[in-house]
Formats: sequence, structure tokens, C-alpha cells
Amino acid sequence: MSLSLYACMLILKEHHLLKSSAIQGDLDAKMVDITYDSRKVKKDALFFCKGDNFRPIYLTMAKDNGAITYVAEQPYPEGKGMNAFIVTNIQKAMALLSAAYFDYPQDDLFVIAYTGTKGKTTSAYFTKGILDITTNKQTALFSTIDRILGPKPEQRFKSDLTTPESLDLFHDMRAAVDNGMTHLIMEVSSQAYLRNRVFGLTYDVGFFLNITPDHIGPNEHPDFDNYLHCKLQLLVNSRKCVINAETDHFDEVYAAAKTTTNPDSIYLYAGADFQAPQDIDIDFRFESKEADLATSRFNFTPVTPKAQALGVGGAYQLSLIGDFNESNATAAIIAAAFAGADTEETQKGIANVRIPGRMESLKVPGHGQVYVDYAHNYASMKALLSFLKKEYNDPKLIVVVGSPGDKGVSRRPGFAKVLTEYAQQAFLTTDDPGFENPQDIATQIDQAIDHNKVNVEIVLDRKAAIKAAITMSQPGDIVVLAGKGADPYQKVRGVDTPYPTDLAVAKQVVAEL
Ligand SMILES: CC(=O)N[C@H]1[C@@H](OP(=O)(O)OP(=O)(O)OC[C@H]2O[C@@H](n3ccc(=O)[nH]c3=O)[C@H](O)[C@@H]2O)O[C@H](CO)[C@@H](O)[C@@H]1O[C@H](C)C(=O)N[C@@H](C)C(=O)N[C@H](CCC(=O)O)C(=O)O
Ligand SMILES: Nc1ncnc2c1ncn2[C@@H]1O[C@H](COP(=O)(O)OP(=O)(O)OP(=O)(O)O)[C@@H](O)[C@H]1O
Repeated sequence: MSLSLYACMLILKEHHLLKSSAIQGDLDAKMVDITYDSRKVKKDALFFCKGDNFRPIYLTMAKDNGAITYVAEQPYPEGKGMNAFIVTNIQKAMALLSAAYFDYPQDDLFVIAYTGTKGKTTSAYFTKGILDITTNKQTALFSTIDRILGPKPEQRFKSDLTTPESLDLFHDMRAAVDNGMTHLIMEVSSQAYLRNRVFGLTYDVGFFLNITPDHIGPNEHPDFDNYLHCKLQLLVNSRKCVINAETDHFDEVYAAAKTTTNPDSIYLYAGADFQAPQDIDIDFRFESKEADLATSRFNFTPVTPKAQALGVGGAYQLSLIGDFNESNATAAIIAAAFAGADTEETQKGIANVRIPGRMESLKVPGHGQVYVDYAHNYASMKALLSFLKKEYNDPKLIVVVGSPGDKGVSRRPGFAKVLTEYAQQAFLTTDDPGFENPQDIATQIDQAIDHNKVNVEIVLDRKAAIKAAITMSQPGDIVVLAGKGADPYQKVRGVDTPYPTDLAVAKQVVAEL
């Protein structure tokens, strides 16, 4: 892979990003490496000076290590003797130049993108389950949990971000193409748009699953309007748009899709009981059928002619319970149909999908049933707890939960509200406290709980909280270990401190009972 100075200049000029440039020699000179990390620079590299924590010394290091060109929002004396492109927006410049450097790998992939406050990972995994059959395992996945770039075990690794930095994104897309992948399913966070990680990227099909307040606060979105605005960009950048008609802010969401997409290429889905406004045609409906505590069954019905043309209507079964997962599965079925899956492949592929940390359960002899789930805001906890209340016929709910530090501050009153509405017993504990004191976070949640309705204990040691919850539970009770899913660490003061996972801790507790 390589990129010439001339190509950089043209791309930056075309997008009106170039403020000034300093070229040391021949414009045809080529960069054969690209990075934003001075520690990874190789000979003849293109280096991006970006980030809140960028220091000019990194440019010195990059130059010493062989970088010949830098891109930055201001000139640096440390870059003397190098080629320089000074740009108005480093994140946009990095996305565009990275796509060019890796030779536009998105053009060789059918790209399906999901955004939404909840359900991205689940929908992405359901889609992968189906398309692995349709494409014979030639489907890549960029999710919060894993990044899968090929069929071999060494082509799969844990994700650090839901949506990678642009340079990493295009690097991994190129690797996926080189590994023979033909399709890509990716989760797109609102942060990805806020930070221009996906700037210039167009998806073949883009999904808007839902939106509720989250990710608002220092280091994230300044307010809900900004959060919504960022999420809407996914639809603006999709060739076909698929929208959950039951989402809050539907009118704004539909309007965003229409700005760049003809209504013929916009599809809506909803549950069977959803009353749509008169001027709206729902293209796909799903309807719950009988379910047990291990399996969910539902019918999926294309209603309009354009939906029927996709041809994947029928009866479906999931190994992941929760009525919200039928909505996620509906999105996945539509995505797979656009990618060419038929009904049989879709039914087979989706039926056995399980996702680490989502609705994992554990039977505990002599005690209540344990559920581990990644629900970590008001909307997802409400979906989870109301589902369990209904399915288990109003059991006693014992919930272990904490709220992270340094972000998502709105989750704290949200947890207090949902615990007051549904739980009988809560153990407030630690969940990625970052640079905050976990006791303060727990106290903030506790203060907003109605103690006439819920008994609350603060047990900061998460393992001890899980032990206390399981030990006190009686047969017929439900113990919910919420918020961490399958996370194998606690983020404490900038360090990912190893943690065995909630399910592993629960199993250990049960073994010792
Ligand atoms: C606020 C935010 O999005 N920050 C991301 C961003 O950081 P940044 O651009 O400010 O970079 P930085 O960490 O300040 O580093 C400064 C620069 O110096 C460089 N450096 C550093 C040391 C050195 O010796 N040499 C050197 O060159 C670094 O490589 C970097 O380029 O780019 C980094 C990758 O280059 C990300 O790791 C980082 O995500 C942080 C860790 C993060 O937690 N982000 C969360 C909020 C996030 O993005 N979450 C969403 C999901 C949430 C949602 O649904 O919205 C996600 O997509 O994961
Ligand atoms: N459609 C939905 N509506 C409401 N809650 C949901 C929905 N889908 C999943 N959830 C809940 O949210 C949790 C997280 O689900 P999932 O990981 O699929 O979402 P996500 O959008 O990837 O979340 P995040 O951005 O936090 O990583 C699940 O464990 C479940 O409790």
C-alpha cells in the first residue's frame, strides 16, 4: 500500500480541508506506511498529529523513526524538514487519507451498519450468524465485543472500541478483503460520528434501531440533540435505510433518511401491535409466538410489495430470549435478506446465535435463577426487568448493578428509577469507576431510589455483591447481574484491571454454596 504526496494534496483540496502545505521535494514521492502513533512509525511514513493528548514530542519521535510527512491542524517546528499538510480538521483528513491509502476497501465489501442506543451488538451477531451460512464464512464483523477479519482464529480479536479509529477501520477493512471477506457487518457508535471516524464512508444498508438518552456528559456528547444528530448521520450515509418505526424521535429519524435516500429505498419495521401514523406504511412486522425460558419464537411478515420482494417471511426461533431481541432479530433478518440470504439460511443461521454477556443464565439449585446481561441504562434495564417480570410471573427481582465513572452520568438516575419501578432488592456495586470514587457513584444512585419500594445495599466489591445476591435468593427469585455483560476487566484509573466476568464469578459462587 502507498500514497503519493500529490494524491494527498488532491484529496485534501477536493474536500476543502487544506489550509497550507510544505513540500520538500518531488510531489510524486510516496508514503509506504501510515499511522497516528509515533511508536509504530516505519520508514517513509505518513504521520497524523491528532488527539486530545497529542504532544509535539511525538512528532519528533515520528520523524526520528522515519516519517517523511505529517498532517496536523497547525505547523510544528518539530516537523522541520518534513512534508507537511496543515488541515482544518485532522479527523476528517485522517479518515479520507486512510481510505485512500488502503485503496478504498469498502468498495469490495457489502457493508451493513447498525446504530442505536441498544441492540447494535445483538443485531450484528444475529446477522453474522445468518451470513456465515450465506457467504460461507466470508462475512467480517466489527463489533463492541470482537473484530473478525477472516475465518481463521488468528483473524479474530477483542475490540477496544465499538467503532475503530478511521485509520484502523480502513486498515482492518483492507485486511478483511485480503482475507477473502465479501461482506462486513459493523456497529457504528455516535462517538464515531462525533470524532469523524467514519467520515466519507457509505454503507450499503444502514439500520437505525432506537434512541434513548445515553452517552451524554463530559468526554461524550454535550446534550441529547448532539447525540441524536450524530446517530442520524448513519442514515444520511446509507444507500438503503432501515428504521425501527417504534423508535423515539421517529419523525426526525425518517426525515434524516429522506435527505439522501429516496423513500423507495427506506424500509420500516415494527411489532404487530404497533399503531403507525396514518401516512406511514410499515414494510415489515414481527409478532411474538409462544416462548419458553430458553427459546423465543416469532413470525416475521413482509407487508408491502417492496418488502415482499426480499422474500424472507416466515416463522423464526431464537436461542436468545427477551422480546427486545425479536426486534433485533427482525433487523438482522432484513439485513441478511438485502445481502442475499434466503428464508432457510436465515431461519437456520439465526436460531443458535448466542452472544457473550447477553441474557446468559445459570440455574442455581436451592436458589433463584441467575441472569447475566449487558443492560446498562434505563431503557435497556426496563426492557430486561419488565421481560423477566412477565416471563416468570412476577418474581422477586434481585439486581446487582453499578454505573461507570467519567461517562454516562444520566445512567445513575436512570438506574434508580428502573430499580424503584421493578426490583425488590438492589446491590449497588462497582462498574468501571475510572477516575471517580465508586462509593460516590453508588451513593448518587441510592439517593434517588425510593426505599419504600426497594431494599438497597451498597457492596462495592462486585464479587461480594454477586455472592450476597445469589446467596440470599430463594427458589422462584430472579437474580440479575447487570451492566458488565462479558467484560473481563474493570476500568480503574485508566487501567483495565482484570476481572473474571460476572458469569465466571456467579459460577464460582454456586460451586461454593
Ligand atoms: C473521546 C474519544 O473518542 N477518544 C478516542 C480518541 O482519542 P484521541 O484522538 O483524543 O487520542 P488520544 O488518546 O488523546 O491520543 C493522542 C495521540 O497521541 C498519540 N501518541 C501517544 C503516545 C505516544 O508515545 N506517541 C503518540 O503518537 C496517540 O497515538 C494518539 O494519536 O482516539 C483514540 C484512538 O486513537 C481512542 O482510543 C479514544 O477513545 C477513548 C479511549 C474512548 O474511551 N472512547 C469512547 C468514549 C468511545 O469512543 N466509545 C464509543 C462507544 C460509545 C458510544 O456508543 O458512543 C466507541 O465507538 O467505542
Ligand atoms: N432493542 C433493544 N431495546 C432495548 N434494550 C435492548 C435492546 N437490545 C438489547 N437490549 C439490552 O441492551 C443490552 C445491550 O445490548 P447490545 O449489546 O446488543 O446493545 P449495544 O447497542 O451494542 O450496546 P452498547 O452501545 O452499550 O455496547 C442487552 O444486554 C439488553 O439488556
